[in-house]
Amino acid sequence: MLKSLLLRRDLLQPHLPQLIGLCIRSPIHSKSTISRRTFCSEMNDIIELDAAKRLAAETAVDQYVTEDTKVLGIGSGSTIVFVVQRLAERVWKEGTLPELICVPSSFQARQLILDHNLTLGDLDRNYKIDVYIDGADEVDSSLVLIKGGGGCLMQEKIVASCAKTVVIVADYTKRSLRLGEQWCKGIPIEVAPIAHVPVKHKIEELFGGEAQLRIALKKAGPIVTDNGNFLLDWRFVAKREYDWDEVNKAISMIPGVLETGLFVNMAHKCYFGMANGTLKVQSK
Ligand SMILES: O=C(CO)[C@H](O)[C@H](O)COP(=O)(O)O
Repeated sequence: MLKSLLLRRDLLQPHLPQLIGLCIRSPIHSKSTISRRTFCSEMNDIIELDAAKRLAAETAVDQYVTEDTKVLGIGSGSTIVFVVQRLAERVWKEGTLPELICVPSSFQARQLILDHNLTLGDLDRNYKIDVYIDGADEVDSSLVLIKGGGGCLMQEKIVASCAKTVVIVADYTKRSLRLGEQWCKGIPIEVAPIAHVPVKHKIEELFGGEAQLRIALKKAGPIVTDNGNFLLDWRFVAKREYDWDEVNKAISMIPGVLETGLFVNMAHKCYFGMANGTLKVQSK
């Protein structure tokens, strides 16, 4: 099992940092702290999740990006990498999308577009977007989304708001009946640096829970977004009934709040890649 996993270099390549972490604790290393079984099962989870993301991403591209699609919005995160790879295949190998312009929603998305030699657009010239494809951290049964786990929610929401159709691609770990069932890191909220303390207290007074400043892992101090702002992660009260449209509007009105990671009435369709290799589709 271990040997056959290690031979799948194509699947392992994108996960080298996680693998190195695993190997440090693994049976391959002399100071082993996890069993061979745990190692294989963690590796399998990573591969299974990637297969689910890829399936959702490739299906969305093949069903929603046609020769009539002139401008495509590109979301951010790990699932989007598979979207861009499939687009590049369609443009460069199959030659089916000769005029496609891609509008990025983050620094990462811009880099992906450039790395795959796709045509880079921007909202100044391409403010009418045919289709926007993005990932999500959680999707509830009404297609309300939590986004911004990767910190790109503000540009993502702006680009999504310019699109006729918004398509979400996700793996099975993102699928919920109610928000908070799967994603427990809270709703990301982009704030002006000067306002992070008052905004935190106002959100907690209005809606309970706890809003925490997101701290960087490889830099001292807070994460700074692509727009030069800070992020609060609001862990709401999981058992409380929230009207997400109202919550989103109320939080957006607090001075210093620049955008919330609650996407209400924005997504039209969500493709979920499932653990058993099938696809689930959820529509508005
Ligand atoms: O909102 C996002 C980034 O701000 C991402 O779309 C979201 O975090 C999902 O990412 P992934 O595809 O890596 O699970």
